[in-house]
Amino acid sequence: MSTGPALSADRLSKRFGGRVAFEDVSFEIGYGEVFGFLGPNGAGKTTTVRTLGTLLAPTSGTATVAGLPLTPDNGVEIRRRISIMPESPGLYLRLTVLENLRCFADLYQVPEATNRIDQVLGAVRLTDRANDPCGALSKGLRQRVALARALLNDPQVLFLDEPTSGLDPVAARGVHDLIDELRQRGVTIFLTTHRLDEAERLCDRVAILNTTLRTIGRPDQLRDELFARTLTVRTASRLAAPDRVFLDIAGVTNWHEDTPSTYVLTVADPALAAPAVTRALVKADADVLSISPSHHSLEDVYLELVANDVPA
Ligand SMILES: Nc1ncnc2c1ncn2[C@@H]1O[C@H](COP(=O)(O)OP(=O)(O)OP(=O)(O)O)[C@@H](O)[C@H]1O
Repeated sequence: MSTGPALSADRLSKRFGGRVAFEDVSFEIGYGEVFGFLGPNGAGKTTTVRTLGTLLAPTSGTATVAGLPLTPDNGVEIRRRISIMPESPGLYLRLTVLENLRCFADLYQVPEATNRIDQVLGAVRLTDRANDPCGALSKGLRQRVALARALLNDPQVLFLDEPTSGLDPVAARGVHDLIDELRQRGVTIFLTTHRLDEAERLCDRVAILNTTLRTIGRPDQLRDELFARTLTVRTASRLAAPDRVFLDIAGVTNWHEDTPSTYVLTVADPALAAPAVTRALVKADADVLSISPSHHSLEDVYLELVANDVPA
């Protein structure tokens, strides 16, 4: 396997006539990384996947996919190394799971197809449903057949476009477990999703797109960049002189009263500040109900970045 990035884009843009689908997008993704690609409806996520997947030509910019420059000449070899699982599975509903996989294995000219089909059926835990018609399967199971189909060519890079859209929590968890297993086998995964909990749980890094890239990084890093670290203190009754209690504590740089008797303290390091805050509150005779570090989720980061954007 090559040592460069598994996927990269440099100032990549795609326009349809006058309409900009995405613009000036740059990133690098390493082999084995699970990369989340988030953004509102119409942000350009699917178009980015289709462009990197060689289905659409970029309007400008450059990219590498599975280690190869994204050029028309490399299209066949890139498609050999990658797979795209689109949002709707695109299966023949009257054919069985096995017949579907045989059909696509023929189409992709998969070597030793029978063995490979057995492997992918096992990987998505559908061996015992191989002879069921796809039309008789639940949406969650069909999604697993689609994943099996995407794995037929043993891709280095797998694009998953909203793989859990419309699935119930148990079926979605099944797909998450499969993604975890693929990551452990070193497959690079480019995952578009609207589910921020899913991205937070599965992804090493995420990018937030709204036509242009708004941010990129590890979920915890993005939280730290966007939100001050705070401790929330709740007391049974309001403090008589909160300024005196809080501003004498080393590590507390600011405070405000959020709701009556709930104080939010800006701190450099919540773990270091919490014991000192506890001591100061005890000294001030406060009836402390709780002291807890703030928790900002990836959803908070997302909303902070895109909630005020003009809709695409
Ligand atoms: N073939 C096309 N021709 C013209 N415009 C297109 C085409 N495909 C996509 N677009 C436009 O490009 C923009 C980005 O669409 P895209 O489907 O990539 O967004 P998305 O982020 O995947 O959205 P969603 O989350 O709703 O799936 C939209 O304005 C869309 O209308």
